[in-house]
Amino acid sequence: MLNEQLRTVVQQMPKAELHIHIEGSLEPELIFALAQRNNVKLAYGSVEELRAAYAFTDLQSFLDIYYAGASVLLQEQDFYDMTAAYLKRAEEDNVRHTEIFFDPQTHTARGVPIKTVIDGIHRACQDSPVSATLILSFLRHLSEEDAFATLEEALPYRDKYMGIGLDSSEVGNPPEKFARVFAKCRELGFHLVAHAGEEGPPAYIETALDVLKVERIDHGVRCLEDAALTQRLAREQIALTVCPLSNVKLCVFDRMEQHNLLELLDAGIVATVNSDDPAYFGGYMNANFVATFEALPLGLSHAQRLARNSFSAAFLPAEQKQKFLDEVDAYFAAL
Ligand SMILES: Nc1ncnc2[nH]cnc12
Ligand SMILES: [Zn+2]
Repeated sequence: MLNEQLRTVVQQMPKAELHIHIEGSLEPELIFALAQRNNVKLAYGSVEELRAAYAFTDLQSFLDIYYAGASVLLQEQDFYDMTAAYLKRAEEDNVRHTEIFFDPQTHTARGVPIKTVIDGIHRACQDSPVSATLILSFLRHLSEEDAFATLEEALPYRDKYMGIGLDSSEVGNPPEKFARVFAKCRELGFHLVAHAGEEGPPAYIETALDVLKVERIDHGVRCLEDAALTQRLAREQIALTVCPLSNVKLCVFDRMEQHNLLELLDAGIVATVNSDDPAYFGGYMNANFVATFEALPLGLSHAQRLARNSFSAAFLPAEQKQKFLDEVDAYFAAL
């Protein structure tokens, strides 16, 4: 049992979220409301029926439902409403800063202009008291050519996102498939991240680092299968944006008690806790912290370390980062 003090601490401590897909924050109620507003026909008759379908066996079984859910997003206001709802939940969980993924290809493939997507999400970020920035993520099941075309369409709005990511079906779509487009994004000065080692092998983490030259790894939990890679991640202080509830929902680990977050921390890795797709996986940031601290022998010092890691690994100017780190330390010093 998680003691009450520790539960309160992980809920109240200031934190950053570094791995959230905004389309994965679309709650079933909002999916149905937007479907009605936009006259989109859904394959499910009710909110309950849709929620009942959230029983995933692996990443692909989730992605199929996740892309179907995103089909209700058509107008700029839809993207605004989705993002505003997420930011409100993040604020309630004492998230001070968030770096939000969006998947433009999911929308442009349906004829939604990229400007509509970016403007709606970005406007909600500007209206929130939470510090929020955006990471444009390429879908790795599509071609590199498609990623290049998406980059070109998105470049007129480059002041509205600061990073580039890589997500969707991992196995069979290794990072090196996107070597040239990531090189271009690097030249353009974007921060770079990639999902790797979620379902895919440790070798994908290595090529994300060595070929794509990413600064953080999203998930990365399979790194522990390779001792040399684990040591490298610790030595080079490459952060992993770990998503505990996601990993259990997508059967990366059978039960939270088997999650390797503590082993990652013990290996000296800059691990962080994040929600990934909170509407699909059973909770936002605090639900992830509570579930993890309930299942694993983690204490106050781990809570402080995870809060600090979340800001250390953020793509923030040094001064702003230090201000957040000081806020974390002040919170723990006052306990
Ligand atoms: N957990 C995940 N892995 C890969 N792609 C995703 N897109 C949304 N969530 C994802
Ligand atoms: Zn993800």
